[in-house]
Amino acid sequence: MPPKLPILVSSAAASMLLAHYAPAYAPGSRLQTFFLIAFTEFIAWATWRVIIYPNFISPLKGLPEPSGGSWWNGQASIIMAQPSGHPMREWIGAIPNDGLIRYTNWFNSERVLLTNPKTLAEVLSSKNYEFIKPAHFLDIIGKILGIGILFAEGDEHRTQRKNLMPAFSYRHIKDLYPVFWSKSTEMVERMSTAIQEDFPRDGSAANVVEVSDWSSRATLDIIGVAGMGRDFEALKNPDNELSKTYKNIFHPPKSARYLQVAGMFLPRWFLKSLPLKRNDEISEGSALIKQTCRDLIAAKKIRMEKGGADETDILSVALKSGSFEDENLVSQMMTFLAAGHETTSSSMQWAIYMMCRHPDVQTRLRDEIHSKLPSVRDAQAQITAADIDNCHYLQAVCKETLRLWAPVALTMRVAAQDETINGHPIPKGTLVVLAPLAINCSKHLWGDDAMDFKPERWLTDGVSNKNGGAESNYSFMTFLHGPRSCIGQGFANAEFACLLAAWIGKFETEFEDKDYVLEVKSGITSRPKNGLRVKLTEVEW
Ligand code: HEM
Repeated sequence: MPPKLPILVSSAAASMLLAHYAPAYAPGSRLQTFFLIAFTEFIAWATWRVIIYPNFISPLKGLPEPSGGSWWNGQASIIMAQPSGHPMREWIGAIPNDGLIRYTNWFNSERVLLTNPKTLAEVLSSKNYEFIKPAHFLDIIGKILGIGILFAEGDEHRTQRKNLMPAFSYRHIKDLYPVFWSKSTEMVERMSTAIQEDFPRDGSAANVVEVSDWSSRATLDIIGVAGMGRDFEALKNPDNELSKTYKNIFHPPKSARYLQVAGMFLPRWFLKSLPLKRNDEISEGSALIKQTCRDLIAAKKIRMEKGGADETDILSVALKSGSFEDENLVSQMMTFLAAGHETTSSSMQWAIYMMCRHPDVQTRLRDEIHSKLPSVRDAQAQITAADIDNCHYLQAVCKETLRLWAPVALTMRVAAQDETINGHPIPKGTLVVLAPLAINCSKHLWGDDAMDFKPERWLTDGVSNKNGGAESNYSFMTFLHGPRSCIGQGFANAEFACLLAAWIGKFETEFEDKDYVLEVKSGITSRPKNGLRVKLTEVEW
C-alpha cells in the first residue's frame, strides 16, 4: 500500500510553499499543483517499490527463485492461472534451494516459500508467534470464520488454545466415534434412498450423486452434533439454509479471487463498500452464521443451567472453562463450524476421486471394511474408536489422500518484526508462504514416487505407521505442526475415516463420465472444479 498520509501531507505542503514563495514555478492552480506533486510522489514510490527495491535492494534478493515471470508482476500470472499451491509444488521440485525460495507476485511484492522441514519447523515451532497471520486474511475470511482462535496471536492465542484443548483430547474424541459413525450411516442410507427415488424413467444418469453435496451436509451435521450439541439436519433437508450459505461462500466465482488480490492493495473499507454481489453474499452469510451461533450458545446455557452439565461437545467445554465472553464464544463457534466442516468435506471429495481412479484400492478397502466393521444397515451396531483405528488400510487410504490433496493447499504468515529464517534475514512485513500441497508432494522428502497414490507407504507389516516413510513429520503438512497446528486434527481423521468407510462399504463407486478430466478449484479449501459426479452401485454388506 502506498504511504497515503505522507504523500498527501508533503504534496499539500509543497504546493502551498510553491504558491507562496515561487508562484512562477507552479504548474497551475494550487489544487492542480497539489495533484501533480502527489502523482509524481506516487510514481516515485511505485518505481521504488516495484522495480528498485525488489530487484536491487531487498535482502531477499540472493535467495533462489523461479525463472521467467513478468518484470513488474513477477509470477502473478502463473499463480492466478494454476490452482493454489501447484506452482509452488513445481518450484520445490525444480529449484535447488536450502529451505527458502523467493518469488514475487502482484507488483513484484515479495514472498518467501518454505521448502524443507528445517525452515518449516523454525517458523511454525520455535518462532511461531514471531510469524503471525497476515491482516488481509482476517479481512477476507474473518467475517465467515470468526475472529476466534484461528486469528488470535501471542498470549491470547495460547490461553484460548489451552481452554479449548480438552475438547480435542483423544480421550474425548474417542467418545465421538459413535456420532461420526451414526452420521456416516445416515448419509449413505439417505443416498441410497435418494438414488432410488431419483431413478429417471429413461434410465439416463441413474444412481449418480454429486459427492460434495452429500459430504458437505454430512460434515455440517457432524460438527453441529459433536461441536455444539445441535443436529442441523442438513442431511435430512437438502435445502438447509446454513448448508446453502456455506456452499455459496466456499465455492466463490473467479471474480472473488480478484477481489481477494485487490484486498492486498486497496483499502478494505473501499472494497467492502462496492455494490458487488459477493459483498452482499458475505454480509448476509456472516449474519446468518453469527445468529445461528448466538442461538446455539443461548440454548446451551439454558440446558446447562437446567443441569445438563455433562455434555462434552466443544461448546460445552468452552462454556465450562468460563474463560470466554459471549461474543468471543460466538467467534469461536463460527471458526469451528466453518473450519470443521468444509475441510473434511473436501477430503471426502478427494478420497472418492482417488477411489474412482484406483478401483483396485477401492476393492481392497471394501474387503477390509466388510471384514472388520458392522454393516451400515445394522442400526443396533455399536462402533468404537478401536474398531476404526484397527482398519489399517482405511487409515492408510485416508492419510495418503490427505497427503496428495491437502485441502488447505496454501497458507501464509507475515514477519511481525525483522527476523531470520535459517540465518537468512527476513525483513519485517515479509509474507512467508506455507504450501502443504507442495511439501506433501516433494520428491526430496518422499522419494521419486511422491506424486503416486500409494496407501501402502503408511503401512509397516500391515499396521499403520506414523510418517509414511518420510524422515520428518514436517514432510506431512496437511494440518501444519507446532502450537498453531490444526486443533481439530484428531476429530477430522476420525470423522473422515468413518465417512469413507460407510461410503465405500456400501457403494461401488465410479466416475459418471468415464473420461472425466480433473480440474482443481481453489478457494479456502481446494476440491474438484464443478463438483464430482459419481455413479453408485450398492453392494451386499
Ligand atoms: C481434513 C480436515 C482438516 C484440515 C485439512 C485442516 C487443516 C487446518 C490447517 C492447515 C490449519 C492451520 C491454518 C493456518 O494456521 O494457517 C488449521 C487450523 C485450525 N483448524 Fe483445522 N483442518 C481440518 C479439520 C478441522 C476440524 C474438524 C476442526 C474442528 C472441529 C478444525 C479446527 C481448526 C482450528 C480451530 C484451527 C486454528 C488452530 C489454531 O490457530 O490454534 N479443523 N486446520
